[in-house]
Amino acid sequence: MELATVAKGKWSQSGNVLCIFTVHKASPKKRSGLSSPSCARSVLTVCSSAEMAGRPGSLKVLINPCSHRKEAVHVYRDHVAPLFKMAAVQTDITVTEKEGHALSLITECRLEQYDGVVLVGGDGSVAELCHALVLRAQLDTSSALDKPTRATLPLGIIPAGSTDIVSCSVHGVRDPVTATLHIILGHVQQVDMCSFWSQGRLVRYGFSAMLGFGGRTLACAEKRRWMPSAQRRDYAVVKTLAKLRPEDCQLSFVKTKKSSTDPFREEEESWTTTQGLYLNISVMSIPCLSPYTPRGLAPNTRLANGSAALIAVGNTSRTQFIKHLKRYSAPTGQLDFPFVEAHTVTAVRIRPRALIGAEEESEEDGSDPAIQSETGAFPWNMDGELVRLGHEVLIRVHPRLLCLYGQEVEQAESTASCGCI
Ligand SMILES: Nc1ncnc2c1ncn2[C@@H]1O[C@H](COP(=O)(O)OP(=O)(O)OP(=O)(O)O)[C@@H](O)[C@H]1O
Repeated sequence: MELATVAKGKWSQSGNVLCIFTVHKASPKKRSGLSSPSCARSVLTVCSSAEMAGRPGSLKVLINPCSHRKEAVHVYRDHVAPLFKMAAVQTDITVTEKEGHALSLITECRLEQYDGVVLVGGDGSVAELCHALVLRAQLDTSSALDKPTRATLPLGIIPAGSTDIVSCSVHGVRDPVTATLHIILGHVQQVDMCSFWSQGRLVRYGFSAMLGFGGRTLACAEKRRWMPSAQRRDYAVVKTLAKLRPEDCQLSFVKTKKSSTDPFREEEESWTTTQGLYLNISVMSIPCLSPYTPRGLAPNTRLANGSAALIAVGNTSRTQFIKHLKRYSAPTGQLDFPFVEAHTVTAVRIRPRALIGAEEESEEDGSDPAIQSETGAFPWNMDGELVRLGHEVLIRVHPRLLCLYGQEVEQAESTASCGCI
């Protein structure tokens, strides 16, 4: 279906543009094809004739040249820059030089000259930038780290990674033109975020954390950075499945109160604690859609419902666990297994049992168990980044902490399948 034709068809007398729906439907199976500036020109021509509030005039653009297949610069130049030019959006571009560059830039630059920030990169870069935007708001307002202030500028994500979970969660597709049109049209979606804590210290702000299978798979993949990403992911999944073992954990959580979506208030918190063997525990403040998991890794949460999904997969056979993993590509029933526990929560505390003795000892003699023993650190997958932590982890949900260009979507376009299981 031609994008131009549909866009005209959806233009209403009242001036409401419904072309984001249009773009989603007409998106190509691959990044090329319809993802060309010429296809989007008529959408922009129609839209630019209308006065629309919230359209950005000036953007700070960050490009990670090393993301995935090192295509980010080309993606920007070929698919994004021409559209910004057509829409008369001013851009100030930085190509990042190393890990941490985006974080230092955002915490130091004069943000008030921009209407939004745009990132071209994968989930690792997205995580760094989201953390940076919240941290910057924190610094500007001198607010406490556990009561973070909302980021002042919205973030637009042009997908150029291998999975692009955050981008998919607000666009439904991994398509640079769709992402760019959302930015140009000023479609802004609030999203909940989490803060991750260890030993009273902030680890980072982000959207998701996994311990167990998710953490170990990532640790295994990170050792093989030289492999192409799809092959690396498949290898790591198979290898971790072969060595599948549960973690003995103390899991505590605060269930969401139905009536309130306000940030947590300590006096109202009521913690539930369980103890058991878990193959995987994930906490996700957004649904985490991707082409591999069209309904998301957390189909039981929304982008801005003020809570996170806690999904704890108890000990079971390898066959049952694989069945559960495969169900993520199905339209329904992802969590319908007797060994899967799902809750809607505002806070979670996870304490692997192996740490309990060591932590109690260190409390007594003042030493650090993570330094004492390398094996005391557990691999966590935090927004696709490997973080090793040797202590209990506390996760708190912060409602609508950040705005992303895009909108809530029910499901992602499924263009890929994991052939390894
Ligand atoms: N010039 C650079 N060289 C090396 N690393 C960089 C550079 N610029 C940014 N980074 C870092 O690269 C890391 C990974 O980036 P990104 O997620 O975009 O790519 P990826 O890991 O290949 O993609 P995916 O996470 O989808 O697999 C980020 O943590 C970011 O800080």
